[in-house]
Amino acid sequence: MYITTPLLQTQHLKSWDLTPRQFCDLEMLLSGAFAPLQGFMNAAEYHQVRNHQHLNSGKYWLTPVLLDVTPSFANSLSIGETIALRDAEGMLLAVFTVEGQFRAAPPDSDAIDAVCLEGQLQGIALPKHYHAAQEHQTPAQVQTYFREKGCQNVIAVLPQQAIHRLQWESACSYAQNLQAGILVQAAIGLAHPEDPAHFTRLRCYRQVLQRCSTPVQLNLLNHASRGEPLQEMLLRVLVLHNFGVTHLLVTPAQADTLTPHIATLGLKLLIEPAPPVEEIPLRAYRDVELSHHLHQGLSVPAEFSYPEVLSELQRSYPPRHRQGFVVFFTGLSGSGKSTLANALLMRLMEIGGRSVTLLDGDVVRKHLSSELNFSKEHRDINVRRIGFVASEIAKSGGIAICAPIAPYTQIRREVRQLVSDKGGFMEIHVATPLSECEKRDTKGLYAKARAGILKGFTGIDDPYEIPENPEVCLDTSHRSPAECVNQILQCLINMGYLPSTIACSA
Ligand SMILES: Nc1ncnc2c1ncn2[C@@H]1O[C@H](COP(=O)(O)OS(=O)(=O)O)[C@@H](OP(=O)(O)O)[C@H]1O
Ligand SMILES: Nc1ncnc2c1ncn2[C@@H]1O[C@H](COP(=O)(O)OP(=O)(O)O)[C@@H](O)[C@H]1O
Repeated sequence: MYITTPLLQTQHLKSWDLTPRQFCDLEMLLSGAFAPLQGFMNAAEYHQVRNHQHLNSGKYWLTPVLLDVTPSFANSLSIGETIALRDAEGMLLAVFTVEGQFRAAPPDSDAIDAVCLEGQLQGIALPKHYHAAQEHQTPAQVQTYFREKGCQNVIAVLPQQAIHRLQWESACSYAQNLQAGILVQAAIGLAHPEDPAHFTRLRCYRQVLQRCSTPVQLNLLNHASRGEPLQEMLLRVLVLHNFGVTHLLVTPAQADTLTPHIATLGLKLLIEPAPPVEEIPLRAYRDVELSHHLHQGLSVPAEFSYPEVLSELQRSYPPRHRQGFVVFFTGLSGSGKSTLANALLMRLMEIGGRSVTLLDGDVVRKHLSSELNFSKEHRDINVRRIGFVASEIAKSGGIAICAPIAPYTQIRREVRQLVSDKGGFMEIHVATPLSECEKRDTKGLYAKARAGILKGFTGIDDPYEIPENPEVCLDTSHRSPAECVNQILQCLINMGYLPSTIACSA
């Protein structure tokens, strides 16, 4: 399926930048993982699969594999034209000669009649893997490995999260009885390249694999999961077959769902023993939840997982008082944001242990956002930038204190969402009334706004939308800054972001 078209000859071709799903599918097609499929489905194959669950060749198949494109790109093409298929960085991976177009429903899209291309696919290069390249083996490489090790059978283990001890021990014992090797295959297709959980899981798998004396391979599959769980599982089984797998280790519940289909799939099921009753709730935990369970000092039965796996989880998901977080002040000009942010900065520096960065509204406007004005559009850009920088700080385990006016709910919500994926988030509404802010008028701006010299001033002739659910709400009119900061510190302790041992009195 590969050709060696010199790059020069492809430079004049129109390019289609593959979507994340298509990027994964292309690797699955080119590597042989989706055999007998050799290219994206044409209309006839698509309808066969949709209506009769098999390919034109008669092979059982459930899931559409489509090259859907935008209508404008489709309109620009003519029959017989060759296009370049590229990854997100513009790397040429394949060329595709268009033979027709049809309407279909791609698996991960809302579109029910997207324009799809049919034609001939010719691979040029497999996608580059910047990490663990040796574990992205093709089906042929995996088959060769087990053949050379003299394995008559290959048992597949498909881990979702950390591999449980019971699961692994039953895989090893089945392997001994069947003279089998073990293939641990993890689908990582759409995992974000910076997803730390992905790397944690890999370290856990590698730890577990070392405990086995039978030939064993860890294989990272660039597969984009799709469809409902049964359909996805059946697709994974078809793929495993292409990797030379003869048996699949499943839970009793998975066995119940797969058994009616197994005759068509060509694999035998091996059933894990049911876990002891006390482990059932733990099994439902994702790694991060299990880790929090450990950090709270709750017991995990020794049978549940290996000590090195548990300590890896604890290391990767530190307790909250060692995670990064963002304190996001919002409020009118003169409400007290800068005063409180600076006082909090000092207290957190005093406590120590994490780096602390202050992103004050005025200061950010001098540096990061110097070209922006105070229109809604520019205020949103400004706050979004602050949120982005803060989220990066939290991701690296630091503390970011932000103190912009941030008058709009939608953008504050966006920042909360962005940060929450990476660390803690605390919104503080400095709810000092406008009358008090105006009385303070530390910079003389309210006077200018009232006099009409300064236009679009927040609270005077520009809106401030009251925060919906801030973690803390402070009216600074009748309280000292120290009192306010103590309340914030106490809230951080309650949320677990600071150890309860720190003193909260000024
Ligand atoms: N039109 C208008 N409206 C509000 N504020 C104004 C305006 N023009 C200048 N300033 C000064 O800019 C500071 C607010 O900047 P921010 O970056 O925090 O505002 S925003 O979040 O982008 O809305 C704000 O500082 P703080 O008083 O610290 O809030 C003001 O000093
Ligand atoms: N409890 C309090 N918290 C914060 N500021 C207070 C408090 N009580 C009085 N102030 C005064 O209010 C003013 C707030 O100004 P500032 O912190 O620059 O507000 P902002 O950053 O919201 O514009 C300062 O002069 C500060 O001394």
